[in-house]
Amino acid sequence: MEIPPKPPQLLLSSQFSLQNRVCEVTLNSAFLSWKEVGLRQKRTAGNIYGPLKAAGSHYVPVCEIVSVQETEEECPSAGVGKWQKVPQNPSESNSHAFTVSYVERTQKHRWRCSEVTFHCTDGTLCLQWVQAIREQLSLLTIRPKSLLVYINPYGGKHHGKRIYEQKVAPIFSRASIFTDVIVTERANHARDHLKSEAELKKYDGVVCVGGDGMFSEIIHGLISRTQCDSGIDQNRSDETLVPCGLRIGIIPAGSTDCICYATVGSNDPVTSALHIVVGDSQPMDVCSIHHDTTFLRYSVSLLGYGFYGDVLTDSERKRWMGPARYDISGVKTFLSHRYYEGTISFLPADRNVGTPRDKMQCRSGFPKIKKSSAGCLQTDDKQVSKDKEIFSDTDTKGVWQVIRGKFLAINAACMSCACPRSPKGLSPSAHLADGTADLILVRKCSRFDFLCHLLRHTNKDDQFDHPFVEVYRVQQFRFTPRHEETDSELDLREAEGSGRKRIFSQICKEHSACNCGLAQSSWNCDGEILPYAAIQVRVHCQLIKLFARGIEEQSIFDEPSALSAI
Ligand SMILES: Nc1ncnc2c1ncn2[C@@H]1O[C@H](COP(=O)(O)OP(=O)(O)OP(=O)(O)O)[C@@H](O)[C@H]1O
Repeated sequence: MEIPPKPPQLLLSSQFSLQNRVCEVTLNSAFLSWKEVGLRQKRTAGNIYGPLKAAGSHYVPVCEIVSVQETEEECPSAGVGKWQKVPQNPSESNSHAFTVSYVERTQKHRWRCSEVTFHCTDGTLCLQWVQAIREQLSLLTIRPKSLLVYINPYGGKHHGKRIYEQKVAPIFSRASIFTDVIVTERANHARDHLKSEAELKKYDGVVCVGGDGMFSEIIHGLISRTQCDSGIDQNRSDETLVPCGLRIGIIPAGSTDCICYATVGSNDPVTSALHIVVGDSQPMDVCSIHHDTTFLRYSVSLLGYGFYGDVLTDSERKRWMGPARYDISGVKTFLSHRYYEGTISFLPADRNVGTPRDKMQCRSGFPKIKKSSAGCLQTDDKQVSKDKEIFSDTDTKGVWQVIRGKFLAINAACMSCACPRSPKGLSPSAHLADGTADLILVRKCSRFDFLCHLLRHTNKDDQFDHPFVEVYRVQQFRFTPRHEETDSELDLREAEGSGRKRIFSQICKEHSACNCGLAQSSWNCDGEILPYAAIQVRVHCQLIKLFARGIEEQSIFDEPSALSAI
């Protein structure tokens, strides 16, 4: 039998004045709440504040209080050169007050830092409240106290420094968070500093002010440092990597801020700063990419060969055009309609983690999957037997599958890859932290069909519902472009086809102009080009953690009554 949770313990309850109205303010271990009880002007004998009124109630979870401080009240007679009405009785002046800063939800998953100031005539009572709230906040040990901040001053529209100073630093300071700030001086400055110099023990987290490229630098620095400190060789693709201890916060200040959008639900610096302050924690999977025994890169969002690789390669040549280059390169690549031959082999994920087409979107706290100390995944979902092992990071017992063919695009999405342009993303049901990636294979098809598929990234239709698109949820995969296939692979392939094809492919090894299996694309790895086409990819479950909570269900903040009911 389940024991019902204990009701939160009532800590304080007093009446204060709020904007000239009287409020009953209550603090328990879960909520600070206030409710208007009457108007000061309607005071009647025997009942200080007159008849009670059921007015709007406000509930702020204690874990969403940013700070509390005593507020200096201006002396009413301190105005210069103006007549001031001096109160007859000094106790009437409500000269004591304290202000609570807290998280308020606005539209589109945005948070803002709101304030409420409670006034009263009793200084000791105010102090008692301030101390009681501070005491509750001090119990929230998940909140960071000390952060290492890296700012890319050249990300996006070059506003990173200003965004941090004007919007973020004041919130950190209000929450009494200590910060060391480094404004980067070159590309890879943050990565190299994290890898070797940074005194990580001093901090509770790392903050990245920039775009996805800057975030990639930060994770490369932090993951490499963690593996190095643990004696793990990153060049070995079969190593089980050690999860990073420090959480990472993203303050969006780039031209592409997809990771922030997919983990917080908006690209708003204040929202991100507040998620850091309240100490949110969102685990995230990371893919390691190797070419034979050489480690290449880590990826957290999109790995794309073919279409997305070609768009990036072309857009890099057009950097001078600014963000418009992505559209121009996109159209150019679409019109060129190149396809690539190769072999994909993959280790499918366990069926318990769902499928790419199950329409189970990754939302805050869902799926409730956690990593056990043994390194395997567990779920809290009652539909799956308790503590049932889903699969382990090191599990390679599954059966590898092999697919050969001609592809316009091969994409692997470690998360939905939702962004403002594609609100549902490349793989709308991909999860942030389930130890899998969605492998999407777009086979050679007509331009029109491919256009239909691409357009579905921007609307609500199922982009996988085409005969030329296949999608698999995988733990690992390998890709070998046609021309790099070993003799045994070629023999296998040609055993399936005609002998004539083999001769043809040998001739074409020297023939770069035709598109007969030799054309080679590049992998776009979170916006960076990989130097090899033949790669092995492995998903490392929950290797990093962000100061985020995933995208909240809209209803949480659309219906304040839901909160009041708690
Ligand atoms: N001080 C610096 N000078 C030049 N480049 C830097 C500096 N600091 C970081 N970088 C590099 O700038 C690149 C882009 O940064 P960021 O992701 O913040 O902005 P962005 O505008 O979103 O980038 P992108 O052009 O990739 O869309 C990163 O790959 C990072 O390595």
